[in-house]
Amino acid sequence: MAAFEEFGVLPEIARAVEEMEWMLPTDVQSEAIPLILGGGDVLMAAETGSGKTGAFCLPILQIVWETLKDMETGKTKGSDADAKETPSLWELSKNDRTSAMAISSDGLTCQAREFKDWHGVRTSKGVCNSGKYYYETKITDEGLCRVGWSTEQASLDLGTDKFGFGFGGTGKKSNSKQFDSYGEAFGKNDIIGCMLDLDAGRISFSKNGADFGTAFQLPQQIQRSAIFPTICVKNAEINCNFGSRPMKHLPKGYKMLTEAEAQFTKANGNASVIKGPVKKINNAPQAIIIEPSRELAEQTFQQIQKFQKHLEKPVVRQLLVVGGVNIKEQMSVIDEGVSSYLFHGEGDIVVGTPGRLEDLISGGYISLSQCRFFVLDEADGLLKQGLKNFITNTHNRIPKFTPDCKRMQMIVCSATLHDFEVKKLSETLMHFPTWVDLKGEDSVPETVHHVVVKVDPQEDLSWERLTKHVQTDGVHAADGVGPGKRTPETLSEAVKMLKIEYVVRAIKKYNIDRAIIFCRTKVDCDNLERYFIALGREFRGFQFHFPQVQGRNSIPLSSVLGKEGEKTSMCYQQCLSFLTGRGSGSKADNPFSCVCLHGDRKPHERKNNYDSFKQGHVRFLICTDVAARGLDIGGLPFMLNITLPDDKSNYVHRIGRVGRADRMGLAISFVSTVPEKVWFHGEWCSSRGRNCYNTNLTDRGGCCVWYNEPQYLADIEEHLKITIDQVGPEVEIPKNEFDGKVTYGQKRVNTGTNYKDHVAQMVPAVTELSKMESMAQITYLKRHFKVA
Ligand SMILES: Nc1ncnc2c1ncn2[C@@H]1O[C@H](COP(=O)(O)OP(=O)(O)OP(=O)(O)O)[C@@H](O)[C@H]1O
Repeated sequence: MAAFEEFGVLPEIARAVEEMEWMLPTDVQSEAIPLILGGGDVLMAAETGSGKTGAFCLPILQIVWETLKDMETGKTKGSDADAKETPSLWELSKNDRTSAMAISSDGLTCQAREFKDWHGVRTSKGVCNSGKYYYETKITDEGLCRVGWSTEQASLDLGTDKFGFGFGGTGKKSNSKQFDSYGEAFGKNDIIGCMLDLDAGRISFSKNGADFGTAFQLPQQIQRSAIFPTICVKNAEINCNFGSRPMKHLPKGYKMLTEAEAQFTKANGNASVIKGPVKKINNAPQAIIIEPSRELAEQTFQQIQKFQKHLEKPVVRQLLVVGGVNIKEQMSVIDEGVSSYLFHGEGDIVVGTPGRLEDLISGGYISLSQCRFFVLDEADGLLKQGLKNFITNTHNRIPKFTPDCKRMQMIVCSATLHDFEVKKLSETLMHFPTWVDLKGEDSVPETVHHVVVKVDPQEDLSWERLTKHVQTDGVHAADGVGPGKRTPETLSEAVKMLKIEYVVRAIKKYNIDRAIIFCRTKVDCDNLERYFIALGREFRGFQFHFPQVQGRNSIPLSSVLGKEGEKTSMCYQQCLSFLTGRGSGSKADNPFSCVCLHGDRKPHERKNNYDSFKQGHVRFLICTDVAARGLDIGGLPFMLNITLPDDKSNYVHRIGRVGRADRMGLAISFVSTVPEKVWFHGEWCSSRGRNCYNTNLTDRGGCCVWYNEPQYLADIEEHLKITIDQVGPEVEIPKNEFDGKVTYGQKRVNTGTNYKDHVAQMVPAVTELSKMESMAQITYLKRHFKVA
């Protein structure tokens, strides 16, 4: 049996996983997969590269496939069909309820976790014509609630129209939106009795056995209708007893509802919306997975495709919904119900980015009526993008129970989930979620070696002698900065030049031939890309002309080649090969080959650039934080941070692009010792940075701020509760347990998720356990059977 099967994964999926050389589930997978298969809501907090994508995609694919299979064979029954099979049951209806009202499987407990709105539910049967009936409710939670009776026409916000009669926790009775004092207030642990006397046309309530007398005299017209127990709550939970358990305070002369004779009961018409087997709706996916970037959405989409390789019919259709792809094409796919057209047809599993998803949902092209998985990957990142309303609205639109009575499951994950906003969101939207939290706090994987290089333009004055350097962001264009000066603006400009010098130095020193480089802004990315292209051209013997570099227009070869002593370096050898006419500018022969990835690049360019880096055609991917989260570039050895991210959790994500799946990685951050004045285009900037030259500070109506990097570094260290190793301008990485013993980009010897290794590692412990077991048995036998 494949290791994944032991965690409940279908053999067909486990086989696909094994073919991907996943021999054992990672820790987060072994905890989360059974929980999701078991029907729970899960919050998954685990380090970067620990396999969270598989942890949610595997069980979701499995359940979706099983559900589709049941639908095909007609096994999936709607809730009314179930109710009809058990007509004797008195329970809260799973159909006649509002979206956020959750009902327990026995139909006796209801709960809604919304703070703002009331959510209600009626029973699946009611009483009519004659008799005196009673049911009890126990308030099991803090929060607001109203209990009582209503007809089928009544709003589930009990007591707000003429068909509903409620008694609320604040000690008010309500009907037709009229709230009058009645009885007394009640709350957690109180038992509220609800009496309906159809013979006298009267409703009354009791608290812990004390009868408050008539609350409502029913109008004739209501008295002739069937009347149903009805509950409505706001962030509260209530347990009901219709008579399946002994009553605590059954009043004299009243019957428990379970004793109502068949001729005086009536099925709830609202609960019979779905009859017979549940049918598949073409544009109603079973799962919605929201990703923060198009690249990550595509990656998750591709991973699910691999997992379903051996799944036979029914085909689980996936839909990738990202911006930049022609929306008309995407809509026609969803409408037509064609499979194996673009992206395998309309989706049973939809993976997408928020903007396009919202367009398709609100346009009615995607229906949420059969959705049973709502997944927020990189949830804290989504919230930081300001998507709280989109998330809450989408969640509210999904029925909390599927037509076949399965509870909608919500899964939330990230390497940095310990965030107040995430906790708040989970409390509001999730149903008793389980935390799969391996470390209890945000942390960096052991496979990531990360250091900081301090860049100090007051100590290192080499910037004054640089004749050629990277084009900087132009913030100081009017500040009169230059060699010999020590103004904050000059030092700021100096540090921007020095950082790039240090980056080139690090690349040469460690023969870095594959790295992701993070810049703070799109302008910084473009400038670095241009500089690297220039360096590459110099290697090939071209002179490159910068368009606007303060009158300087070429880069001397020596600034890239280094000194005599470095002639044996890879860069030098490669440079020679260019100069002798070999080489085409690809990764193999251009030590600075690079591509750029940021929000201003066109979707197809983003895709091509990312693919060409992933496939190893170029050495460097220069990007903004758009690529910080989730991207999985197999065996990436190095990551360079030109500037620390504004958001401290993105440090964890950026450096987490290396050291994934048990491979080692080195992350180097270049941190300025002096304040850097940088662009900061907020909502106030009409062009959001495009052709903006307003270099005033933000508090003076401009688009610049002074960036205090030492403070950002301190914040990151405090957040992670660590001190990050610091190195000097020579970028001499300290020799620690990693250095010399590992190769960045490779697995450490004798570690990793290797099944054979794992068995070998377990042998001594299992042998020891077996010995102890044998001793325990012998001791037991000796004691009880007097054996020799
Ligand atoms: N059980 C496994 N055995 C071996 N490799 C695995 C296993 N599970 C996942 N991987 C590999 O580990 C790498 C990281 O996985 P994944 O992208 O899911 O990480 P993550 O936890 O989502 O990271 P991040 O927080 O950066 O998004 C991938 O290359 C994946 O193929």
